[in-house]
Amino acid sequence: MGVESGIPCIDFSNLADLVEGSEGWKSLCKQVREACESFGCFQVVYDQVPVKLHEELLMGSKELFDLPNEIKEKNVSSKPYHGYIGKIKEVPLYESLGVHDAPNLDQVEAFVDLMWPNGNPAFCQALNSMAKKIQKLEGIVRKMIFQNLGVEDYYDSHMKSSDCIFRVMKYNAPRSDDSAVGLQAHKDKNILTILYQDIHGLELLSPGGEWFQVLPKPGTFTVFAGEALMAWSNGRIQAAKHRVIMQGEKDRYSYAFFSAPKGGAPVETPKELVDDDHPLLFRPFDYMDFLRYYQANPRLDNSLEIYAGAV
Ligand SMILES: O=C(O)CCC(=O)C(=O)O
Ligand SMILES: [Fe+2]
Repeated sequence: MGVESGIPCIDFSNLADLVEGSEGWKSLCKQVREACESFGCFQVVYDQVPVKLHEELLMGSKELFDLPNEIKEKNVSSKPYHGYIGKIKEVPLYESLGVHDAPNLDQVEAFVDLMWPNGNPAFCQALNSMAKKIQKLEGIVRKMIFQNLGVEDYYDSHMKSSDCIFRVMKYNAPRSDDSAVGLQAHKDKNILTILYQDIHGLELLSPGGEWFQVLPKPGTFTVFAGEALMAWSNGRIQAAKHRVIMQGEKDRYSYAFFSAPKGGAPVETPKELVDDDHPLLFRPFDYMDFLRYYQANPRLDNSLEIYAGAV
């Protein structure tokens, strides 16, 4: 079992008052980059999301997962890991539903209409509003990383060639004969993941090889760097391995915003990040193809290295 964490916690509370490029801004950029380089993960205190919105989304998520399976299974997608996921043999406690491009109200309405033919405006509003707010946070974190890596010129085009998916997740409390594993250890494949958990369960593998608990704190998100960002940054940013271990008798809910490269836009390391001291680690690759490869080989620990390793 993991122990109380030493994961960096970065305070964005006074971000709204900070001018980009000011000393305060630069100090946050440095903290973000250092956390991404050493842990591939950090917690961020972010007060731009009202507590009430978290509560509304969690309440709506409970209603959502209480819907009959045949309704939830209508959430299908041709893209890997985008639709309903549940009843998986290895992780029977886990269930999740994905909404592509959730900052776009039309997308959320289409999802809500599918789940609740008689409508659920409160959930629709909460999900869309949360997705927009986290999208903004994601953009800030990504900008800080790019600025600190000295490749800010790539920021606008990188954002434009990105996509996103919002996932709501439920983990049933294990019965006495169930395994406590909610989600197996994995690295996210995407660019950045910004996650909120209602109760504990999330654990992170530290650089020293120890599992740490990532404890939920009100108003605090957990940010993970994914393998697409790791590859793009030529290995400067780490993708953190994490898992969910259930404890106690409560069901657990979480939700996360995943930014990812658009299909067709290759993940390609900028030349500025390649030199004699940093030889190219990954050849350019298509993210959707990589995701399909991972889906076909989910237990491969080093799927990115095998799929796109440059040597
Ligand atoms: O539910 C959580 O806390 C973690 C979810 C996660 O790691 C994922 O969906 O990739
Ligand atoms: Fe994950």
